[in-house]
Amino acid sequence: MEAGIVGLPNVGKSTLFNALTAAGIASENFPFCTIEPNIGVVEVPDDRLKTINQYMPTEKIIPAGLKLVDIAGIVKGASEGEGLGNKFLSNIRDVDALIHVVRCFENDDVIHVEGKVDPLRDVETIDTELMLADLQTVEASKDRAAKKARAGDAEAKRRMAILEKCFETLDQGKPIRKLEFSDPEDRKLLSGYRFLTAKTVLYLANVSDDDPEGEGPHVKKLREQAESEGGLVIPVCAAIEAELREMDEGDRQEMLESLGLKEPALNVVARAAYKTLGYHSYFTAGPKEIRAWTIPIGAKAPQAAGVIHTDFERAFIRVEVYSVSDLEEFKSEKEIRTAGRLRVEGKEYVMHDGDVCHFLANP
Ligand SMILES: Nc1ncnc2c1ncn2[C@@H]1O[C@H](COP(=O)(O)OP(=O)(O)OP(=O)(O)O)[C@@H](O)[C@H]1O
Ligand SMILES: [Mg+2]
Repeated sequence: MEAGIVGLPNVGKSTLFNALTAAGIASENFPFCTIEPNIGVVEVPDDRLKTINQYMPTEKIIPAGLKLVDIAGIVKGASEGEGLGNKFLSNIRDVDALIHVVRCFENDDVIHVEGKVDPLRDVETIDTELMLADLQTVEASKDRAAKKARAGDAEAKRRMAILEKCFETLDQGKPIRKLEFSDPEDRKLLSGYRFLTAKTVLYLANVSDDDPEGEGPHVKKLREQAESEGGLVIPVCAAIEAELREMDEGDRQEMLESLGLKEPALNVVARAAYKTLGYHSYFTAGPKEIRAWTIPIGAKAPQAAGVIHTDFERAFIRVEVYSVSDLEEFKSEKEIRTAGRLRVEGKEYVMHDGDVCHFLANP
């Protein structure tokens, strides 16, 4: 699972990326500090891993990971090559979702490329650039599909129809994610284009350190707008998170308490990203490792096996499943089995969040 961080220059993307990933990359008070994309992995905190470990000693615990790509700031005209242009938009083509960092903190010392803090205008600027970039992709792809369609290619005709709908949607100033195709074949062709505005967006409101919960007017406006479209806004103070990251556990707890926060925003962000993106986890557990794996909600058992190893999907035979609460009740896998609570499921089994699994596959 991968998410790309987008936003205007100098809004706090790299600060946030650092706080989340502890990567220690450059974040400075000047626009376009970042040029080449930075890649890091955030561990998705999950208390159930510890619960499993209470009943099962193991050598290591491996949480699920969310891969983050921090790119250069996007400015008006980026899709036409302005700023650092189209090149870095291509750095986020392949991610599954976007984390859109929006500046909501007032601070005269930190340059705003448009001169003034205005979250709704900033969101619109970025959205417009992403839509324009997609429009270019649509036009180039339409030309290609048209040529093939004229040569009698049936799939190309289908592509033409999809691209036409994408064009209309973008032309009305709407993102491609608003488009719905009922036919799974259409959906598959559409997703192959990796359109930027087809990706799910999670908004991170970068707030000032005197308003860590984002109760000020900037966040309020952003939230109203995002929620009216089914989006989610999470307030984070990137500056605080960066400090928290540097501290040891004791100091961190003290600082969190003094700010009235329950946990670092990283935990909240990781969980929200999971949820907005439609993912959940299952576990594998044994004496070597206890590990969380990420799967799309609705994934069936073979697809889940395929996350461990691509060959497992094809070679899947069956899966033995129990839940973390079964483990809490019966204290060991052996007792779960004896009590007849270990379930054996086949190819059509739809995975549940928190399933603990043993996959059986053809060698
Ligand atoms: N919540 C905040 N409050 C105050 N200052 C902040 C906050 N978040 C970030 N900053 C400051 O804003 C400046 C820009 O941050 P950063 O380099 O992370 O931005 P960026 O979005 O990655 O920029 P670029 O697009 O140029 O790479 C830094 O000086 C950083 O310390
Ligand atoms: Mg940066």
